[in-house]
Amino acid sequence: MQFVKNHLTPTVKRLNDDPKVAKSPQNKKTLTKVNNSNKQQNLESKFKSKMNELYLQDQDQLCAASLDIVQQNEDRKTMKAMESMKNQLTSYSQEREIMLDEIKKLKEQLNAQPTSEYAKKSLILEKSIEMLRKADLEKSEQLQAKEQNLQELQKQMQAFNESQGFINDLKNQQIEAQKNQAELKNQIQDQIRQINELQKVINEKEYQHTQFIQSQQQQDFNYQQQIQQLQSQINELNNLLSQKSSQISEDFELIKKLEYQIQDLKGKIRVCVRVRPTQRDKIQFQFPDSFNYRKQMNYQTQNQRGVDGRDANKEVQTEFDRVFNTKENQNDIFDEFSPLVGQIFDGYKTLIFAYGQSGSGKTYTQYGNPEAPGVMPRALEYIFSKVEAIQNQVEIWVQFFEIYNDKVFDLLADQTCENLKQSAVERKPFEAPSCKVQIIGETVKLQGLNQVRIHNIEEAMDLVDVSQQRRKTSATVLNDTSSRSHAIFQIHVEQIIKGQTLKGSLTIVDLAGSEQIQNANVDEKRKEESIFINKSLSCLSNVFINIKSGGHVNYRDSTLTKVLQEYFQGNNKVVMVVCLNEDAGCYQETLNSMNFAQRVRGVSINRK
Ligand SMILES: Nc1ncnc2c1ncn2[C@@H]1O[C@H](COP(=O)(O)OP(=O)(O)OP(=O)(O)O)[C@@H](O)[C@H]1O
Repeated sequence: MQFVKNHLTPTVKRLNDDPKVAKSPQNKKTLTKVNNSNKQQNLESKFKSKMNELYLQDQDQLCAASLDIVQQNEDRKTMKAMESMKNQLTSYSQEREIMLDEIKKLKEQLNAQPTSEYAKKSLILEKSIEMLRKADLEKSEQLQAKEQNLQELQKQMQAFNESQGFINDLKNQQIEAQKNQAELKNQIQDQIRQINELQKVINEKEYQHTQFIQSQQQQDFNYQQQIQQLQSQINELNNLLSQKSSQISEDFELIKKLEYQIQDLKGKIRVCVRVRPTQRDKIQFQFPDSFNYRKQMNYQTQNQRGVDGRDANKEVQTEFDRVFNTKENQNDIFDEFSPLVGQIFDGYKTLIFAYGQSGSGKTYTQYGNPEAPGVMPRALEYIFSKVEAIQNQVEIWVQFFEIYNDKVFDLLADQTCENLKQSAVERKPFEAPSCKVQIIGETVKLQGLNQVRIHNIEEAMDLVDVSQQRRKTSATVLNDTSSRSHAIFQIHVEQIIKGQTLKGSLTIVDLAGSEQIQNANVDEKRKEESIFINKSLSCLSNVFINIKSGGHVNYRDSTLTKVLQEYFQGNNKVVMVVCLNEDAGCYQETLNSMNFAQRVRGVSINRK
């Protein structure tokens, strides 16, 4: 452009300024050419200035647009800037096209007037145009480059927009997180408030607890003082108690001595009578309420001969060691005998017989039933209560056997305390094995007789069941009714005292029925049974009578007296309970029993 300016401008100026040149035809032609040349120069300068203007505008606007894009980062504005730039470029190209056309026309005009100078100038002009074109090409390349930059910028804008979306998401998340944080803050504040309230409650409780502990400590202190006072009182009482207990043990010893004296005074052989009640016609027994209360029993003979064979319808007075009337129960019976049971712990032996006709209450008295337990279960209970109370090592053993036709049969054969319960439910007939009676010097031994150790009252009661059951089942094997045999239950108490064994025992005998067999038609078996029963009961009464009278006592004539002889010796005690039936139908047998009772007691009957 500068080149065009430098070469064209002086020529045109010179031609216009010279008036001579302008007036001649040659000159006119020349002047026309000069005017054309000036026009061309004007156009060129116009073109040049326009190009510069556009170029500068273009540069400034591009920069401004870029800055605007970079600074504002707003898509819309960028797009607008780009739009206007494009528009400008388009208009610039259009203008350029127009200018090129004009230049082309000028060139054609110039070519139509060939002069050497003009040709030269035209050549120069062409070169200028060529340069212009080159510049134009460069310009368009620059524009292309800028366009590429612009596209690059657009891409960046797009990326930026995308990242803006991501940032917006992040911002939303941040807002959400801020919300959550605010909620959390609220929750935490709530919790802190609750914790504060709780802390208040805890403080209150702690205060109460402290108060409570203080009051407790005060109470404890008071209690301690009371305890100390009580302790000293207890000590005093203990001293008093030990004094009293030594006094009591002395008293106890005294009582025991007196008890023994009473028992001795009652006699080592006692005969008691028990009358069982009946709902039918009764023998008129009277039990006088007198000095001899519980010892006397009177009755009226009933148009029959009295027991001494004298007049009938007389009032007969009898006296025994104890009379149990029809109203006295099982408890009254055991109360009478319990001191004798207690003596077995001092090494004594006690023997309690029940004598009487069949149905007079022998078994009821000795064994009883679950509702009204008799002497045997009560004695076991009593013995075990004593075992618990004493410190000594104690063993309790039991034996149970029957004497039938003078032979001994073991009712506890094969029995142990372990199989007691099972035996109690057995219902099959039990065949008791016989045992041989062996006499070595003064001692009598029953060979093979089993002895069962029992440890507590439960086992003792199981044993009562077994013995009752076995006696019943055995009766069906040995004899028709149990009253045909003597049933003997023995309880042995063995104590270890200071290394010494102290043995005591209680024997409970349910004798065979004492009734006489009147009927001559009874079978041989019954007759034989009767002979053995009569013989053994007669031997027993002789033993009683001879002991009372101080005569010679023969135990060897019957197995019954043989096996029980040790009970009649020394300080041992023997009790005969004669059971009577007040039923008028049993009158004769009752008289016979009373006769037996009187004989063994050694007191004659008084008659009025
Ligand atoms: N004192 C009494 N009070 C109430 N009932 C009694 C009394 N004595 C006996 N009995 C009842 O009389 C019935 C016969 O008694 P028990 O079996 O004891 O007679 P027993 O003399 O043993 O006869 P047996 O010699 O035939 O065995 C039984 O039902 C028993 O319950």
